[in-house]
Amino acid sequence: MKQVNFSLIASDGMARRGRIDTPRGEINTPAFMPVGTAGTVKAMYPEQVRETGADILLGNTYHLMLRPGAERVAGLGGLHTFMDWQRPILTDSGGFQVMSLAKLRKLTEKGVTFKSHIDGSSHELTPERSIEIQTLLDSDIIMQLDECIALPAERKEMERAMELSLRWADRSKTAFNNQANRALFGIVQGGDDPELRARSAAGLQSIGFDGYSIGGLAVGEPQEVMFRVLSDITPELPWDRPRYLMGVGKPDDILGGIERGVDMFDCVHPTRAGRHGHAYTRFGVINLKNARHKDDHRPLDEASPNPNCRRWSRAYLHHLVRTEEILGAMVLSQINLAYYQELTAGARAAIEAGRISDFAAETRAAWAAGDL
Ligand SMILES: O=c1[nH]cnc2cc3nc(NCc4cccs4)[nH]c3cc12
Repeated sequence: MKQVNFSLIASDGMARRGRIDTPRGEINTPAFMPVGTAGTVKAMYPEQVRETGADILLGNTYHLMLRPGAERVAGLGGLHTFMDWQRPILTDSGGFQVMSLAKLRKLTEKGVTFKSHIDGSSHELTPERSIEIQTLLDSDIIMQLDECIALPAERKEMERAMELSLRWADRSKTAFNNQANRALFGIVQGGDDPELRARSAAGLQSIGFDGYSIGGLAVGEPQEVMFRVLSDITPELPWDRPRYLMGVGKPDDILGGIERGVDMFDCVHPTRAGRHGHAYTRFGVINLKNARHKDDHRPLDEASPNPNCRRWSRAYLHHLVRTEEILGAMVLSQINLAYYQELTAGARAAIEAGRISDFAAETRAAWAAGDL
C-alpha cells in the first residue's frame, strides 16, 4: 500500500491547500522546502530549520553523490540519520546540477557522463543510477532524471529535450519499481511552448507518477513567461497529485505560483540572500550591507512573530554583515527562512478561509508600501 499520499483539503480558484502524508511525517501545502544542498541547510541547525515551520527539506543528489558518496551515506544509515533530520526529505535527480556545475559533460540517450567540479573524477548519471542514488539516500520524494534547457530556446531544441525527458521518465518509473515507502515525481518540460508542455504533461500521466514537478522554469525567463506557462499547465495536471515548481523562488514568484495551482517550492534564495546580507520581511527585502543602516537603532520588524526580527538593531545586523561575522549568516538565514514559512503558512490559512485573493493583495500591498 502506498505510504505517501496527497490529500486536497481546500481550494480557492486555482490555489490549493493540501497535505502529503509520508512515513516520516506530514507536509502541509503550499509548502516551501529549504535547500540542504550537501546534507545541511547552510548556517542552520536542523531543529532551527524545523522551528521556522519547515515540514520538509531538499537534498541535492549531485553534491551528495560526489561527496561523501551515495553508498557511503547509505552505509551510515541514510541521509536522515546522517544529518539528523527525521522529517521528510525531497531529493533532486542530480541532472540539473550536472549541467550547471560539472565539467566536460556528455549527454547521450543513455544519460550524462561528467567530471566532478571538486576533484575531476569521472561519473555517469542515468535514469536508473539516479533512482538508485536517491534510494540509497533513503529520500522520501525522489525525482526522475530529466533534461532542462535554458530559455529562450529554439522550438526544436525544446521538443528534443522534452521528448528525451519523457523517455527518461519511463525508464525512471521502471527503475523505481513501485517502492511503497517513497514517492516518485515526473518532471514536465517543454520550454515556453504550450503544445510541448501539454504533450509532456499527458505523456507523464500515461506513465503515472505520485506527483508532477514543473521543470524548465526559473532558468532566466521573465516572471510573466513563467506565470503564463504555469497558468497553461496546472489545469492539465491531475488535481489529486502535488505540483512542485522547481527552483522557485523569490516571495512574489511563490505567491504567484500558489495562485496558479502550485503546491511545492524550493529555492536557495532565502539562505543565499541571507549570507549576502539581504533580509526578507513583511515589507519586502532590505539590503543590510547599505551604509544607511549603520546608526539605525530600530529592529528589523518590531511586529514580526520572529524574535530575531525584534531582538537586534538594524545597525547591529549591518555591522555583522559588513564584518562578515558568521552570526550574520546564521541570523539572516533564519530570518529569511522564517519569513518564507510565514508566507506559505499565511497562504494555507487564506485558502482554507476562501480568501487567497485578499491575502495576495494584502501581501503585495505591504511589499509595495515597505519603508525599509
Ligand atoms: O527543469 C528542471 N529539472 C530539474 N531540476 C531543476 C532545477 C531548477 N532550478 C531552477 N531555478 C533555480 C536555479 C538554481 C540555480 C540556477 S537556476 N530551475 C530549475 C529547473 C529544473
